[in-house]
Amino acid sequence: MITVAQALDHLFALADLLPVETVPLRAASGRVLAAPVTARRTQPPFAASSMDGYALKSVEADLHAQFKVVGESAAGHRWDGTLRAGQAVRIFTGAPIPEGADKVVIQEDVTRTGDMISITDDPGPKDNIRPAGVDFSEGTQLDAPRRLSPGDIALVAAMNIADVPVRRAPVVALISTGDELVVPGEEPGPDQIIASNTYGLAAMLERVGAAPHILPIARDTEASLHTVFGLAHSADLIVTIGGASVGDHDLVGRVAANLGMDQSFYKVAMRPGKPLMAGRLNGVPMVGLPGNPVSAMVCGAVFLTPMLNAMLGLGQRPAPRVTMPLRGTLPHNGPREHYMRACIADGRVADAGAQDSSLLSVLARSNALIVRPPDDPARSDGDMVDVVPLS
Ligand SMILES: Nc1nc2c(c(=O)[nH]1)N[C@H]1C(S)=C(S)[C@@H](COP(=O)(O)OP(=O)(O)OC[C@H]3O[C@@H](n4cnc5c(N)ncnc54)[C@H](O)[C@@H]3O)O[C@H]1N2
Ligand code: MOO
Repeated sequence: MITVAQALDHLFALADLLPVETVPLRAASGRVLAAPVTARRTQPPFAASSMDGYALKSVEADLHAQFKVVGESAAGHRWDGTLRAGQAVRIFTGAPIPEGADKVVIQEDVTRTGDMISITDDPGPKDNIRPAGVDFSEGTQLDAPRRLSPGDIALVAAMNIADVPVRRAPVVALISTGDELVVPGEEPGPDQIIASNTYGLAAMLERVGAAPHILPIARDTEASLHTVFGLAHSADLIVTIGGASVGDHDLVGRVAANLGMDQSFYKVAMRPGKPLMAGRLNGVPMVGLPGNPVSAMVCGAVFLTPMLNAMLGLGQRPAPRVTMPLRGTLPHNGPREHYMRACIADGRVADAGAQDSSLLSVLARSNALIVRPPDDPARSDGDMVDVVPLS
């Protein structure tokens, strides 16, 4: 059996870089910027007041000094004149600073009578002015690749960029397999359960900017699997769930082989997730996940997410890990790398309880996976362990 790291390398080799498309900014949140974008303007484009108050000359801004108010500068409506000695301009936040002024005294420090103001509180040394270009200048670049955050979207909007180049969202065909499965909301027969994996995986993959399509459930016949594979041919990635093990009804490997799959590997020394397979099916990368619900979700976090990030141009990196102290103890680990469902709280991580790979209730209350190397010795309270945070 290959290691998790070897399996990831095989998956990265299958991860074709997606083409670039241009989308309106409103559709760009969470998408991966494919090329740097360049600011089309300077922000702010003029020296602007950061407060409501009075613009005047700083050399005159003494306590009890008096000024004549000669005009008003509001956001969107500048005062066009040039300020002279003894003059002030009423000014509001965001408004252009008039020629001749180099300080804004906030209105709380001023008393006004008619057209006259006097400084009645120490205005302090701050000029309350945002210089032109203090945020960014025309020509400033936002680097790529990056997944566009809400803050990035606001910045790109301020740069007056209406459309951005992003990697096309990878279409992922999600195929559940098994006679025992029905979709949520359907009435299951006495021997049936609900197909949960496709739903959990779709939610996970959407978070990295993929476009998951849940295909009809394939039944445990070669004909049914053929039919559903046929629906997936235009996907960027085909993901099957279940039917990967050695049982008489585990047909995914056989049907994929009949359809000409070029297999990269089958079985990984990990727990859960051992019967993982991958390859290329008529040119399309395909990953066959184990059916146990937690196995499928752990493989989603450990393999599919890094693979999709690679397809989106974000580089070939495993799921990010941190090291932190263990709360409680852990027994000696077996020969497979173990991804234990776990909870991070108060800077420490504890296993989340029973580790059977069918237990979605345990997964749902976990926010991390403790990663145990093969044959890791028993661990004590306070030992440092590797952790993959789950978002
Ligand atoms: N003799 C052996 N038996 C098994 C081995 C083994 O090495 N030797 N490996 C075990 C491990 S580990 C796993 S993981 C499972 C993987 O089996 P399959 O990938 O063939 O999955 P299924 O048998 O189809 O299903 C397993 C389990 O998961 C449920 N399931 C399947 N699909 C879904 C879905 N979309 N949503 C929710 N639940 C699903 C299914 O009903 C089964 O209960 O094999 C072990 N056996
Ligand atoms: O690998 Mo199975 O995924 O241990 O439950």
